[in-house]
Amino acid sequence: MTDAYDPAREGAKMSFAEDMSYGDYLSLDPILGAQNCQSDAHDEMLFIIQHQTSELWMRLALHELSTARDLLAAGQLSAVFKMLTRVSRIFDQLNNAWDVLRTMTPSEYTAFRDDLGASSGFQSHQYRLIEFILGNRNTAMLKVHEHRPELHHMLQQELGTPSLYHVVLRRLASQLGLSFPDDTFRMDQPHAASDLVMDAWAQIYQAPHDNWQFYELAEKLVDLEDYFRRWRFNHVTTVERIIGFKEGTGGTSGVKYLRRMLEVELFPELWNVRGRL
Ligand code: HEM
Ligand SMILES: N[C@@H](CC(=O)c1ccccc1NC=O)C(=O)O
Repeated sequence: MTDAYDPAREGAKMSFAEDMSYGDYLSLDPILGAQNCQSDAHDEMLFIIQHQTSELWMRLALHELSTARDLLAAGQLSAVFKMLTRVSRIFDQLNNAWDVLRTMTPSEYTAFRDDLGASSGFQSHQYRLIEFILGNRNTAMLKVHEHRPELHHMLQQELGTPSLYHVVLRRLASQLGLSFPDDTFRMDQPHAASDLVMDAWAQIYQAPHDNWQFYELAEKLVDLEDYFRRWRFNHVTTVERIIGFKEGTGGTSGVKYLRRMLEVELFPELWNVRGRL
C-alpha cells in the first residue's frame, strides 16, 4: 500500500470522456499544434511562440479597447478607466516579453531568417487595428491585407469608425460646452495636433477638481501611450541588436523605418499641454 497522494480519494474529477476538460475549454490542441517551424533551427520555436503570445495579448487589447470606446460613448467612464488600465498592463507584459526574445543572438536568428520569406510583423493585422483604434491611421497600410478579404474588411471598417481618441474629444467638448471643428475628426489619417484641443486639455489640467473624471481619463491615455512607446522602443532596439541595419523581410528599410515610427504621437495634445502648465 503506497501513501502517494490520490486526488480521486478527495473527490477530484478524474474522468473527462463525457465532460469539458481544461484542454477542451482552452482549445489547447489547435493552439499547441500551431508551432509550424519552417526550419530545423532550435531558436525558431522561441521566435514563433514570442509572436503567437504577442498576438494573443493583442487580441485581448483589442477586446478591451473596442469595449472601452463603446462605454465611453455611453458615458460610463469608471468602467473605461479599468479597461484602459488593463491595456497598459498588457503592453507592460509585452514589453517585459522582449527579455526572452533578446536571448537570441544574430547567429541564431540568421539560421532561420531566410525561411521567413517576405513575412513580417509589418503584416500583423491586429497591430494595425490597435494603431487604427487609437487614432494612428494610414490607409496605405491596408494593401498588404488585400489577399485576406475578411481582414481587409475589418481594417477598413475600423477606418470608418471614430477612433477612441475621437470619442474622448467628443465627450470633452460636450463636458466643457465647446465644439471642435469637423477636421478634428478626420477618420482616415493620423490625428493632427490642434490648438483648440490643447486649450481644452489645459482647462482640465489647470483645475483638475472641476472635471476630475476627465483629468483621470487624460492620465490613463498618457499612460497607455507611454507603454506603447516603450513597446516600439524595445522592438527597434531588439531589431538593431539582432539584424543591425539590414532591410526588413517585409521590404521596409528596417531599423530606419522603425525609428521613424518612434515619432508617432497618438494623443499629441496631451503631450503638448504639459509644456503649458
Ligand atoms: C528577431 C526579432 C524581430 C526582428 C528582427 C524584427 C524586425 C522587424 C522589422 C525589420 C520590421 C520592419 C518591417 C519589415 O520590413 O520587415 C518589423 C516590423 C514589425 N514587427 Fe518586428 N521584429 C522582430 C520581432 C517582433 C515581435 C516579437 C513582434 C511582436 C508581435 C514584432 C512585431 C512587429 C510589428 C507589429 C511590426 C510593424 C511595425 C510598424 O509598422 O510600425 N516584431 N519588425
Ligand atoms: N522583419 C523581420 C522578420 C520578422 O521579425 C518577422 C517575420 C515573420 C513574422 C514575424 C516577424 N516579426 C516581426 O517583424 C526581419 O526582417 O528579420
